Amino acid sequence: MPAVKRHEEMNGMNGDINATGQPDTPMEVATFLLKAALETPDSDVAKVKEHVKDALGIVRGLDPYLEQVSTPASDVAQKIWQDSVVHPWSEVYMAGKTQFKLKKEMVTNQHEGVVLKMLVKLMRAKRVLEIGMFTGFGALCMAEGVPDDGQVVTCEIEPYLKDFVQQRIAGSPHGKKIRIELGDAAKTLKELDVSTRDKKFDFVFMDADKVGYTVYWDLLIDRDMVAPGGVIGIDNSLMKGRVYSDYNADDVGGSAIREFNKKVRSDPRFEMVMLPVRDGLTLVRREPTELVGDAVMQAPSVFDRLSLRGKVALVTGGGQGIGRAYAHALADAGASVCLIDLDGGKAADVAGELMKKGVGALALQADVTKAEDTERCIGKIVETFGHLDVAINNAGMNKNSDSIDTSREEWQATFKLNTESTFFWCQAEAKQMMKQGGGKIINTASMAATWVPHPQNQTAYNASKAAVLQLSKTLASEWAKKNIQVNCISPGIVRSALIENSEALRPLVSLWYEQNPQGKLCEFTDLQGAVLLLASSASDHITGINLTIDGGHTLW
Ligand SMILES: C[S@@+](CC[C@H](N)C(=O)[O-])C[C@H]1O[C@@H](n2cnc3c(N)ncnc32)[C@H](O)[C@@H]1O
Repeated sequence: MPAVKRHEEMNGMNGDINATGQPDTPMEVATFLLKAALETPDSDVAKVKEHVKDALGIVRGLDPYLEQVSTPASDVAQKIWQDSVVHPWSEVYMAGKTQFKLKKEMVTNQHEGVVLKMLVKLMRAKRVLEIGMFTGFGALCMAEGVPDDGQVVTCEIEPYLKDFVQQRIAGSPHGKKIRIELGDAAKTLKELDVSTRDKKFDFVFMDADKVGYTVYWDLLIDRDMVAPGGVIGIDNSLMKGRVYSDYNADDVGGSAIREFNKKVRSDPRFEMVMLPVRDGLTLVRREPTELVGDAVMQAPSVFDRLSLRGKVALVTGGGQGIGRAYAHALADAGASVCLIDLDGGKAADVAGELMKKGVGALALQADVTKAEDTERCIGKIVETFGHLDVAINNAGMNKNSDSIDTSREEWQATFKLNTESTFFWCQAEAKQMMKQGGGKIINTASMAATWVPHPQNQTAYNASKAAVLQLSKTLASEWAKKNIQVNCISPGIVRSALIENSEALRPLVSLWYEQNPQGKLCEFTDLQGAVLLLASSASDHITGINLTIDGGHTLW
């Protein structure tokens, strides 16, 4: 049967011609040299050889160079790769230990392994499916890219390979993330439980028998096995050039992949790009389904609504403790954050931490009880970032005293910081937010605003925080039509250095544990989900509430 003339099907596309008319890529230069060799008179064998030699240098140097300039695979992965290429596969087959004649070329090359790892990381993939595991090189590379609670499920038909892989991945801390499913991949794909979102796969790497690709593809799509936004990576999609050239064009694998590539390309539900990584790696993504229906169907994903990308936030008392934890939560969600603290050094330290997360951060030293500092800080934020979307008024103090002894100084200082400054910061923030069409204000109150902590006595604190609740509700009501939501977070007793370093409070800690239904105190990180919710557009209809986060402390 005559070979199919692939180039005739390619609308005259020719690798040696580009828009500039000059060879511009390694492949074009190699093509140019080979064409020159073909056009050289037969008599000039030396010239022909020179052109071929130059072309050879370009072509065969490519993959090693890609490997050389990329971060190498991990030591354990490299060892697996080495073992794969020296293993006596023919002897193993002759001894009847494998049903197919496995060969060293089946292993993914090292460059593709690190490309897979990078892809998995970029996608933040948690669940990966590999169809065709062989010696587990690709599986381990991908396992290194998923988080600790991620998983790589691999399908493999050869029982011999299960032991081979398990022995070797045991040496890697990522080996535990690999689950091997033995059997025909088509059967495994039919049986895998993908009934819920968390069981679907974020990335699928298809690399088993090429004739089976269509079957695997249909199962992946028909069973809805890929998570929304997930990607299917198809290996060997160039099939040694057979899919587009006349060289061995009627080979079974080549024909299968050529037809498969056409099938996927012609399906408008998918977006695909083929990358010339090793033997061709095609990435396929399902176009998002157009959502029709009511407001619930059409709403952006709630994860997107929790994002704070492009938002600017301030946190008073942001240099440590609760404020620092809030600032990190806002930064994790993508906001630029201004840390305001009496201790400018601490604010600067936290700003440094946030910048390492890749967000904008600004540290300002300020005494929040001073009107001029309030004005200065808001002005500086707007000057630096252009707007202010989220304000967390968190600076506060707590002094313990029996009411019978509480001094005027303690009372006034507590109210000045906890209540008065909270109000005037809200006022200054709202002025800016009104100019912008809205914003979010979150005030740190306390479970002590509604409940009397004991046995410690702290009347001024409790009363000052109760006032914060009422002022927040009032502002929420006054500014509701201005699209400013004002809410409170009321932490329970927070485990902190402040408590642990206080001689007076340390003896009370065990009592507080007993008072708490969960038997725990509040950790800074326990407060982060609440601040993200109240700072984001996911809470646009929430205003005037007090979210108590105390592990049930106030239930008893
Ligand atoms: C190209 S190798 C896979 C290479 C591997 N992904 C890597 O990273 O090195 C193909 C593998 O698919 C397996 N395989 C072939 N047909 C299969 C099938 N029907 N079901 C499951 N595995 C199959 C072969 O035994 C072989 O180990």
